Amino acid sequence: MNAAPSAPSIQRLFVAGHRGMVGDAICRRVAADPSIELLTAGREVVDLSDPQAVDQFYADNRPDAVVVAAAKVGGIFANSQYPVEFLSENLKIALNCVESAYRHGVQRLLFLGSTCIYPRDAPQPLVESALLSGPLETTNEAYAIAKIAGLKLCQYYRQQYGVMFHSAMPTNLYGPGDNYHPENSHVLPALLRRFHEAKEEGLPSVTIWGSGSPRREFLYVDDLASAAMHLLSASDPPDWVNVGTGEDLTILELAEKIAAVVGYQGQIETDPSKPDGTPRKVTDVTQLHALGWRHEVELAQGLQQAYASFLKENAQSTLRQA
Ligand SMILES: NC(=O)C1=CN([C@@H]2O[C@H](COP(=O)(O)OP(=O)(O)OC[C@H]3O[C@@H](n4cnc5c(N)ncnc54)[C@H](OP(=O)(O)O)[C@@H]3O)[C@@H](O)[C@H]2O)C=CC1
Ligand SMILES: C[C@H]1O[C@H](OP(=O)(O)OP(=O)(O)OC[C@H]2O[C@@H](n3cnc4c(=O)[nH]c(N)nc43)[C@H](O)[C@@H]2O)[C@@H](O)[C@@H](O)C1=O
Repeated sequence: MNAAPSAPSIQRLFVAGHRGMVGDAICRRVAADPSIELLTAGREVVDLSDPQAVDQFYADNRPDAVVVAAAKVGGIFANSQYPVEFLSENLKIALNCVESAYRHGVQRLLFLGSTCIYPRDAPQPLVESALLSGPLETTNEAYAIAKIAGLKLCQYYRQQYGVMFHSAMPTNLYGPGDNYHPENSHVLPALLRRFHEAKEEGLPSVTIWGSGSPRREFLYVDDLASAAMHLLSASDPPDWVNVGTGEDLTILELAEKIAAVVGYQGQIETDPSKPDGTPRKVTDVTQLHALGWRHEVELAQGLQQAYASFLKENAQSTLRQA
């Protein structure tokens, strides 16, 4: 498993969103391969929502491959609060990155979506063919619509113009460089921080949002980076493919594991006034495994590594402020 398939070689790879958790993990991985030249540009250099700026970047830098790992990203609260930005910014980023790639002769493009593209009540585990088979989960509908537009744009470019533009649908991710913001983050980094602070402050209990019963799947971000490079090398990848472990647990079970990793021994309480979101999200990874890739980092190990990263970033005061 995970040996790179025979594939067209990549020489100049543009990682859009290289300072994010995923983009940074991809850069760390690619840095070990001297045959690939990494191209990056922070938001202050190229605002990916600006079509002229993106086009100029492609014209000046001539990438032959692109990973679109830039997006407006957040957890259930941020997605519910800011649907305008989640739809509008993500549509613009997808459109600009993909259209300019075609205009400037990019050979290979991987667009990152998310498993929230699947209908809220789709049968579990989620198969790729469940796309557009039912209504979306309302808490992340805006984000999901932008991601569906992005993956469809790639599919249509491939179909109509014969370019190898395709997509990966990652499950919930975590790891170094995550967003630990108390409100805007995803559940795993939010709880790592909350349990850590509760331990430091000697608090008797920690409250998790919702009922604790929704089920989620978590993939360590370095595994996602490995899968992304694997897919970029595949000779005939599917238009979109799930990237996950195929294993899930309840949010309460996750909280208990995080408390153990952090060393917090107080009570865990739930707050049913907060939304649960999708009742269950676990990927069918049959297609991914058939492509020769499987995850390597199990949740127990990943949580230890993620907590170590959190402690380091916290000590260095590099935690994100938004
Ligand atoms: N995290 C997760 O659990 C999951 C993530 N994904 C997908 O993976 C990809 C990466 O996510 P992740 O790394 O977690 O997200 P992050 O928020 O960590 O990183 C996103 C990056 O995109 C950049 N960015 C956003 N908007 C712009 C813009 N207009 N111009 C330039 N850069 C921009 C951000 O820059 P800046 O630092 O300046 O804000 C940031 O570096 C996204 O497509 C996301 O949808 C999919 C499933 C789950
Ligand atoms: C990756 C995916 O992530 C988002 O979907 P989500 O999986 O629902 O996101 P989440 O990680 O924020 O929550 C997961 C579950 O966990 C519960 N929960 C408990 N306590 C906290 C808590 O403290 N913070 C958060 N955020 N959630 C909590 C929370 O109530 C929910 O039941 C999409 O919007 C979209 O961005 C997307 O694609």
